[in-house]
Amino acid sequence: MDSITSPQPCPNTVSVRRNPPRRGRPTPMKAPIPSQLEELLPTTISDPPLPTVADQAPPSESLKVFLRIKPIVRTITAAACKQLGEATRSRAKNAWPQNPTAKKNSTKEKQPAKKIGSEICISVTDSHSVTISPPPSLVDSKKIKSEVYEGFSHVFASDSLQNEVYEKMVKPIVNDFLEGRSGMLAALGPSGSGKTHTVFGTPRERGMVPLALQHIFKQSKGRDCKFSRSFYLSIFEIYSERGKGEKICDLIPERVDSGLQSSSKRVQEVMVSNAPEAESLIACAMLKRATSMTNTNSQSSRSQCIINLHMKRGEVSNQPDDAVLTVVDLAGAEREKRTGNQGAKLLESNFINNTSMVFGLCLRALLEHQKNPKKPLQKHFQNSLLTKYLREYLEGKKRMSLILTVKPGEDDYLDTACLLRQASPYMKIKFNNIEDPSSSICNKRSIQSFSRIGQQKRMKPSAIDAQTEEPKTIGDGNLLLQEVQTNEASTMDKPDSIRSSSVKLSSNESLTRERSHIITQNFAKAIWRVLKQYKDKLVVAEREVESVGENLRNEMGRRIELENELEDLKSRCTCSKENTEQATLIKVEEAERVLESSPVDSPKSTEHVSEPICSVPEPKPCDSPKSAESVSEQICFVSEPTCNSPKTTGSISEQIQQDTDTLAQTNAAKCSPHQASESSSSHQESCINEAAEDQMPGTSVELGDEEAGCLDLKQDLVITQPADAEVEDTVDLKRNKPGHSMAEPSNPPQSHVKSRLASSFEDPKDEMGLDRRGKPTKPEKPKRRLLPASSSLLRDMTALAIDDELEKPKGVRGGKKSTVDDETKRTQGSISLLRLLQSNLRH
Ligand SMILES: Nc1ncnc2c1ncn2[C@@H]1O[C@H](COP(=O)(O)OP(=O)(O)OP(=O)(O)O)[C@@H](O)[C@H]1O
Repeated sequence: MDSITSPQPCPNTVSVRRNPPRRGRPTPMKAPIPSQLEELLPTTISDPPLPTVADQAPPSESLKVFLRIKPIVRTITAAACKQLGEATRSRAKNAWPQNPTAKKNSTKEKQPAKKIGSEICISVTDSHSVTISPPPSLVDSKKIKSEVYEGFSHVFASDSLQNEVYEKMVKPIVNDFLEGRSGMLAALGPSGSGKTHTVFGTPRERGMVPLALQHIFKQSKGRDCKFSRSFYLSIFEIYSERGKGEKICDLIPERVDSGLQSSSKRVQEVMVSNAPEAESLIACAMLKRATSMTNTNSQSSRSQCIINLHMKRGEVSNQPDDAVLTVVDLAGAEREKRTGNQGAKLLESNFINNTSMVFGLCLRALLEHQKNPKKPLQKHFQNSLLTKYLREYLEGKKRMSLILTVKPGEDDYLDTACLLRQASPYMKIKFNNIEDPSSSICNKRSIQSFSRIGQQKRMKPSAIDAQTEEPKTIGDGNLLLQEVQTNEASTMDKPDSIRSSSVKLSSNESLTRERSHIITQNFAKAIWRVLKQYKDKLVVAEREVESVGENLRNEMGRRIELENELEDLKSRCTCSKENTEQATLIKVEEAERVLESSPVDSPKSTEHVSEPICSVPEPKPCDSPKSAESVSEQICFVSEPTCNSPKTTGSISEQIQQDTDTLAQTNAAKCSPHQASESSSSHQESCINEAAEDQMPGTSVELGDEEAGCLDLKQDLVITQPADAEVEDTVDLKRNKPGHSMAEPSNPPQSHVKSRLASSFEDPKDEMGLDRRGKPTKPEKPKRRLLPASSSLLRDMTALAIDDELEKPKGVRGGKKSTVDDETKRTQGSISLLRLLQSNLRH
């Protein structure tokens, strides 16, 4: 036994300490001893021995990690057989509960016979540390060095017994459980390393569960009925059939007495009252557990087995209730090369390895989160059904202990080293938020309810399928499992509102949610106010746009009206111009015809009736014949034919008519009819010439001839008989007598008038820049416009100077003798009229 339990370290290896040993703080200075006590005490007080690393107990609030080394099977010699005897044979696989199939394979376990010493890869340094040494082959090839792992709660050597393990590892957990604190023990390790052996043991070497049951019922036996407690046992496994999802299987036989089980639960939770009864149930459950033979283990577990012992206290008791002791026997990690699994077994191996990996990831995430609280806790527990079930433990909210089982063989170096590297950091995990036993129930409920949300959202379909495929009852002892299954069912059956209403959040969570809700509400209100302000501004802007549009429409209407007025004015101007020109031409022609037809010596030819139409300066009342003459010579210019006033023009024309008649009678008495006729003709010519010169475009010029009766009284231009016949006029008139021998035509005044009119009146073609043939002509100088009567009078008044010059003696005017033509020009109507005016002024 000694040679087995204390293997010699491998030679030629270098030890590397991964976890340096914890040293106790130096003892502070000794306090002075009172003088009275010095006599009682020895003079020299030796310092208390420093606690060794082995004696140092790890912090109670840290995760307890134990290490157990499986005894190695060595060559059994005859001497050894004697020493080992029955004890060696009792370490066969599945010693407890006895598995008939294991007996067949037990002989195989004893067959390997190898050397001891060089084939051992792990050695116990002390009760809290071990040293692993690689095999020589790996040292030579990969230069791997020995490693020391420290800090274990306890290291159980290969010769350790089950009772020893229980006392140091499980008993503290059981004591806490009996005090109402839940706890868990999980066994980790490679396949065939002794997990199942440690947890369940054999009839001879009872494992942790039988020992715990024995301890629990022993403690509860002597209690008063007032403080009586009841225990409920449940066993189930999580497995994967051919790697297709995870399933939960209740391992409690269905034939159990119904009086002891809760029929309402899917996973049976059987009440147990004593240890043998509980052990019997466990033995039956182990027979039901999925196992298989591999190259590493004749009866390898293919599932994760969970055993729950739920303690319920009596109603009378005020002690905390509902503590749960959980023991987990994980399926061991496997290497394909070593197990030789293929097909369905290989798929099972993958599931097992995956679960072990997730379990380790959860613990590593918890450690990292505790090292750096700012780093959020990774939720690896969602990746497997086992970790979901053990979530509270994996998040550090409940106490748990780990038992690592390793094989010391040389061939197991890789598995052992891998496990130690992976699990040694777990020792640093702290349980900071352990719930108080008195409040364990409400906290557990709230946590379970809170975890329900994440489980509902993140539950794998495979897990849900597993539950639906295998409906089983869950006992009160399997609260977490019950939550998982009920949540899956509620996810499928209940709507979200019902599910959410059933969730009870913890106080912190509810406060956080309430705060976020208030913030969101205030933010929504602020956005609503901003949108409302924008809406008001939009309404105002729309109103402004409407008013501007209305103003624009009004302006457009006014513009259209103004354009219409402008077009009307243009059309009027054009029509009046054309009409005036046409009327002028017609009346000129008529005047010519009158001149041609009327006798020259007609005494009435001198009687010209003028009827100013508009803007006619009022003639002064004539008291004398001379004044009447001056009036009779007035020339009326009409600038705007449209401004006719019949009444005014009528009265004025009548007055002028009277004056003209009077003047004609006077002239008739003075002059002969012939002279008068000539004078009239010449005066007509002069007037026409004058009018033609002063005519404005669009003004009409008409000749008045009362005797002819063809002249309109309402004419624009009135030519009257000059009151005084001058000598020059007479001469001119004599020249124009019919039948008078002259070079000019017999009726020069007419032709002259005609020519002058033709030249003075604008031809429409000329206006358009065309000649009579329709060809474009050269631009001519603008015509003189016909000025109004006032303007003509002023001009005449200014012409008085000319008359003065005319009155001057001929010699004074430069000695030039004017020709007959010049005299004819000077005898134009304007000159004679001005002379009359001048004479009137002199009088
Ligand atoms: N400490 C021990 N003393 C004597 N025998 C042991 C010890 N540990 C394990 N064994 C024996 O080793 C064999 C394998 O052990 P066990 O089945 O417990 O390994 P395991 O880790 O559960 O493997 P798996 O994960 O494949 O189920 C068993 O026959 C068992 O009796």
